[in-house]
Amino acid sequence: MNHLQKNPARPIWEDPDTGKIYIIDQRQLPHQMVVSELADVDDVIFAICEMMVRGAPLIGVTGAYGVYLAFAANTSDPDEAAQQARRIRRARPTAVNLAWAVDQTLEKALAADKQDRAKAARQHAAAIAGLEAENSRLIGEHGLPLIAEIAEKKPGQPVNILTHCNAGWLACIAHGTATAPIYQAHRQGINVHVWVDETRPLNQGARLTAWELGAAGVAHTVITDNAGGHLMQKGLVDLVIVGTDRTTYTGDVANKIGTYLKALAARDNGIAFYVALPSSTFDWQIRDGVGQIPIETRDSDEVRYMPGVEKNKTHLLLPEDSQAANYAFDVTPARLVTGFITEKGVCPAEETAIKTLFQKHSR
Ligand SMILES: CSC[C@@H](O)[C@@H](O)C(=O)COP(=O)(O)O
Repeated sequence: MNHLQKNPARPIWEDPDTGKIYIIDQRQLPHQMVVSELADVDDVIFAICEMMVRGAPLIGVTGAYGVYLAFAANTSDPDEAAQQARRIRRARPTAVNLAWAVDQTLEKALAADKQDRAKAARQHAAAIAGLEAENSRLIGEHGLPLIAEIAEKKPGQPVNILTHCNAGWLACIAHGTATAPIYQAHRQGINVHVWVDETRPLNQGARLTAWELGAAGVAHTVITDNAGGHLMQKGLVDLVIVGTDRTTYTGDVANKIGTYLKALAARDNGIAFYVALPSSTFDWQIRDGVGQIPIETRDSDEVRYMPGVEKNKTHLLLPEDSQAANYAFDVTPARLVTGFITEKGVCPAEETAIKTLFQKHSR
């Protein structure tokens, strides 16, 4: 059975026989491969909130399947399904992919005949998953020359790429965004080495990116979140590539907390700082990223406690009565971004260039 497979190729999938939806529970990686079924909308919301699934494209696809599950449970009541879709949309605030995917899946379903709405939603969720996989593949193709160019200039030496959080296939559907050019370069025989920021407090870099890169045979080293600036000063970083959860049409980039500091350090050291993203991560409504992108704040216990290897075991890091704050994302202003690697090609972080690439009209 599909859901019992030991190493799923995707972080979310449908069982073709039963139509059931399964995910990898990413909270358990790298220590255990646990697969969970999403049986209803509450499961979907829980999985997104608790970060069983995470990463902007993946939470979009998960939200779209949530709309399918809403219709499957309420075929006769489209208003109830629409209400459930609104709940899913609110599960996490920063990644724009969630609202993007939920809204269009709802629209597709409501355009179908009453009895076909669940089927239409399910088909559209699958279509979004396919689209995101293909977009990631294209991001890999368009990003590859950036790495190849550096490799040509340092024959016999590795191209050192720093990344933050997990913008790999676990966060998307396949290939990843930031990792797609890295996987492409590795497959082409280019000597790449990745500095993996551990990404406190949930350690998506240490747990997930390191696991992914290791499985693909890509050389990598996990570093503490604050090591990047030092490595850049020592000439040990050639290129930074990160993902994003929401990027404004003016080029401001929301990504995992700490990304902004990496961009500042890269600028100070004359190192290219690229952001890889599919078009679903652009927000075409927001001009000012710092002022307008909603930044998720999560439970402070994620900062206070360090998860252990054993399930449900955590270790208190702080004095018992110290307060903690858990800002999950920050915004890197466009001026610090060298360029975007997208499915349509590479472009500067600038409104006209972005709109030209995506053929959006000026507002
Ligand atoms: C291709 S994923 C890009 C981003 O979603 C990723 O870099 C990130 O910040 C994920 O944050 P997370 O809180 O783990 O969902």
